[in-house]
Amino acid sequence: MSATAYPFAKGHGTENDFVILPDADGSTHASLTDDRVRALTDRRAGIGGDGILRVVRTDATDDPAAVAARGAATWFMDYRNADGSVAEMCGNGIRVFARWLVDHEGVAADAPVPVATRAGVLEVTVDADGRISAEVGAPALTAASSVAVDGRSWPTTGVDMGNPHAVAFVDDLADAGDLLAEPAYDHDVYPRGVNIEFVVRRGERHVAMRVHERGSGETRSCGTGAAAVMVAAALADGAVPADGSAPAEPVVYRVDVPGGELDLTWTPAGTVVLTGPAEIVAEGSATL
Ligand SMILES: N[C@@H](CCC[C@H](N)C(=O)O)C(=O)O
Repeated sequence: MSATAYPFAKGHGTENDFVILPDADGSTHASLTDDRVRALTDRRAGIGGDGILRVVRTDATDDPAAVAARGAATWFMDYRNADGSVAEMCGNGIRVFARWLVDHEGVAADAPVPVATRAGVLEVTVDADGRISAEVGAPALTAASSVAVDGRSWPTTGVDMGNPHAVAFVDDLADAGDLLAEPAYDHDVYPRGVNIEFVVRRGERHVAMRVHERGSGETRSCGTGAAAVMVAAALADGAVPADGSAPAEPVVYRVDVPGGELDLTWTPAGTVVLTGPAEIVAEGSATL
């Protein structure tokens, strides 16, 4: 562990919370070990968070996703789950990341901000009402499967949003139990692990969900998870083409999460846009 102090911030989007590590020139966290990620995200001995957002310029890291994005994006979101694992994308994280860029890195808020991620370059926009909208990419339907909790199982819709999701419709969100343990899933279908969403209907184009995130456990919100849920619900409702291709007109759903509410729009361009609040709540220095 390092004894040299380095800056950090804390932020969240609908209570999906992150430790932000500013590292513009890539010199402070060039080797961000799993141990340091776990120490920083620890809710008792550390700062606490569902994940880490390392803020680094694309020309200051040799991560292949950042290298590929040079020329298209200045900033790379180096995302880590709380257990230290690397994830392709984080929908709430990229919105908090953009909040940080606009508030602290001099990035203009009057135009979409391209952000490099391991799922490609995605645009983030600060809306007039202060919420932040992020492209979370085009969904890809994956194999149908099932998940189980405490001996009960449910069929799942597989949706890849850059990262893998399995969406289960349940009668009651309490059916998922305490979600302290990872639900059982088919490891042959999801060899890289999977984020698992449990969904109930609340009204027309309105659903509510809980999520067990790969690498973080149950969280209060998951932006890519909300997108996957919206895709599964829109397909089940016949609101979009059955093959999962883009709708002719924008299709909008509200997705309630334990930490708030998110709006999801599946656009005719094929991408899903995630809209909600994103805040920076603390800044300081750490030695973890
Ligand atoms: N909370 C995030 C997703 C973070 C990554 C996920 N746990 C994974 O491993 O794929 C979101 O808001 O999308």
